[in-house]
Amino acid sequence: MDSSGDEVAAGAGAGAAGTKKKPPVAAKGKAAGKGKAAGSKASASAKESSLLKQKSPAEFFAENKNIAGFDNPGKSLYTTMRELVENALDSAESISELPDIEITIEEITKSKFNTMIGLVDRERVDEALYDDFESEKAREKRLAKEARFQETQAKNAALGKKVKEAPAVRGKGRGEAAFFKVTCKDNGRGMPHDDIPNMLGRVLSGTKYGLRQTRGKFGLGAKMALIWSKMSTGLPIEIRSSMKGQTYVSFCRLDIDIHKNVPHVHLHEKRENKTHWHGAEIQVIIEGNWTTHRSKILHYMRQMAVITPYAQFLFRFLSDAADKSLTIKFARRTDVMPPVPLQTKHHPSAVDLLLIKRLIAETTKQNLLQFLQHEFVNISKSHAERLIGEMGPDFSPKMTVKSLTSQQLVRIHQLFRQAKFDDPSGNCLSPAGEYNLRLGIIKELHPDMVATHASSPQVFEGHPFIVEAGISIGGKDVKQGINVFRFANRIPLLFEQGADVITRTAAKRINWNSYKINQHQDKIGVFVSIVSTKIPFKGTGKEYIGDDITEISSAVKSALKQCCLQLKSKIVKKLQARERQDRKRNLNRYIPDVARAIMETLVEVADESPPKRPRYDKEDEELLEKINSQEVTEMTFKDCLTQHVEQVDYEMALDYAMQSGVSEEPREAIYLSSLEGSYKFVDFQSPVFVFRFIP
Ligand SMILES: Nc1ncnc2c1ncn2[C@@H]1O[C@H](COP(=O)(O)OP(=O)(O)OP(=O)(O)O)[C@@H](O)[C@H]1O
Repeated sequence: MDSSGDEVAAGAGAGAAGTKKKPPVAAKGKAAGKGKAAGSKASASAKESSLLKQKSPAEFFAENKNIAGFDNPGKSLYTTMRELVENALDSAESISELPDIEITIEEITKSKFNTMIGLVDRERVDEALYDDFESEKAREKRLAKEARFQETQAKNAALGKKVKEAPAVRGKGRGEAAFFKVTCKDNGRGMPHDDIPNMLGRVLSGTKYGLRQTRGKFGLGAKMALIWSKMSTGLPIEIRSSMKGQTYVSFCRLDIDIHKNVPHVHLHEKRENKTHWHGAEIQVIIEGNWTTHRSKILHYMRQMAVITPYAQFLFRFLSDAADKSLTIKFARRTDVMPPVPLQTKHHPSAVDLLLIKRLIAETTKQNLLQFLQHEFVNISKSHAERLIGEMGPDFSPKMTVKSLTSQQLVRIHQLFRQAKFDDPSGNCLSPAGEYNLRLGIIKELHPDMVATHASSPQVFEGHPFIVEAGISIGGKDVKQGINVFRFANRIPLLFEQGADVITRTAAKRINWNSYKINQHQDKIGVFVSIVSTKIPFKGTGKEYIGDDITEISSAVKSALKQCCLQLKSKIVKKLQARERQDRKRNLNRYIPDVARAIMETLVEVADESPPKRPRYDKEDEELLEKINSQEVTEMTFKDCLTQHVEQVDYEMALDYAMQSGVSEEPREAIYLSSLEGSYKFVDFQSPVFVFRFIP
């Protein structure tokens, strides 16, 4: 394509020069020759820039891999791992199997990698050719600098001053590439033998395009891992897969023809399935950077375990350097999975003209009435009849839906936009559940207090969504201030935190002070999980949800406020209890001094003979006698005062309980969630706990 482009451009350039006026003879020569060459170059480049070219989706994403989360080798390692894990979870959940997932990242040294691709290692011959080459002069300069640094450090040490750490010697150059074999094995649905090449070797192909809550959506993730492997190592991807009850395991080794966006299959065969295994195992060898993205990868795994406590993960990092290797098992903490999300239909308010045309082309329904009634949610038969009546005399319930003209489609579309429809119910969604969220928060942060809240289903652009939130206070390893944990369709989101609707809402739209929470000093954990048939991610990398959808931001705010309200009443009670304790402690502290002072005064009065003042009454007389006879001592006063402080504390506590309403404290509202649907458990919910009863 490029060479033919050049030819066209060159021809056109020559032609253009030919039409120009001849330059004067004197001006002929070098300058004229140069001008002519520059002119034809400019014209060739103008022609080339207006040349029509096409790109395949695979080429587009290869050139713009950052929009899919493949910004650099480290991030690509992270994204590859997460795309495979999310596919594995989607797959196991789709057949209601408790997910059991093994992820292995194996570091491959350069020489191992070279052996793998049959490339013989070669020593450097011409050192100066390399980017990290250091000339003799530069080396001397560096060594002198290092010596000076050490001298200063020695002096500082002798003077007892703080000794700085030696600055890391950063080699010049881009450094060696590091390679990793990433393998993810699951116990999910597996893939049909014949579909494997297209599922994993054709960009924008997948089984998750429908209206259903899934982690995957774009039909891109696994293919991006393959494109990155093709770009960085040139190695193909390997897939093993078997579906339930299948007697064989499909094995497929393939790469992708980037220009045509088609799979290029190296080997595709059926192998024996001795263990009756079902699931998929995908292996890809890519360039990566473990050092820079280790903590993000481990964070991701930890948070995935939090939001998916019914899954078991075995994560392994293998390296030739034994101290770098690690194995972490995230054990399953509950056997109860949220219900499988259901496929739903489009909401009439959320369809565009193109979609209406597509639905008509795909529908099996014959007439307009059936089409409206069956291809959309929230249109009953009578509602459909009323809508058809409203469309005008050109429309009738019995008219063949496939015969609708373009104008008639526009009419339907206009009516859909203006008419009132009930909101979608959200029954098709599968939120993590307050129980799971609470379990996760407690496991992750070990907080002093926690509150959770689940919103009722809400809607944006015709898509139902549910927000679940949890706020914790205190805990170990939690830093002061707001610590945000974000989840969308049960995927942890770790990048682009600042622009995300959850972070922004927590930081800017909650008046923490009014709930007795100190935004800067308290250790606050903010957990928000959003599920929907469509998560409006910014970018195909699924890294954050923008702050521009009012319905979502106000639902997040309201869920967080509900949690704050629960926490406030707990915090107030805690503060009052602490105040009471402080008061009691203070009073008790003065008891010895007060007892001594009373005793001394009374001893003095008792010693007086004859008394200066007449004694008040018999009681006083008796007391003084008891003082004299040591029947009443300093100890007696101490005991009496201590008893009194106890009594007052008890009465005040009772008083407080009466004032704040006894009903508020020990009684908490508990209610049962609906028994409808396929739930195999019952959640008892209260503002302070969720108790799951599994019959
Ligand atoms: N582990 C797996 N088990 C079963 N099927 C899988 C597995 N991994 C991928 N697939 C199939 O391959 C398809 C393509 O996967 P890919 O990761 O490219 O896209 P996706 O998951 O559909 O969407 P997204 O790009 O948003 O992640 C999936 O839709 C699924 O049908």
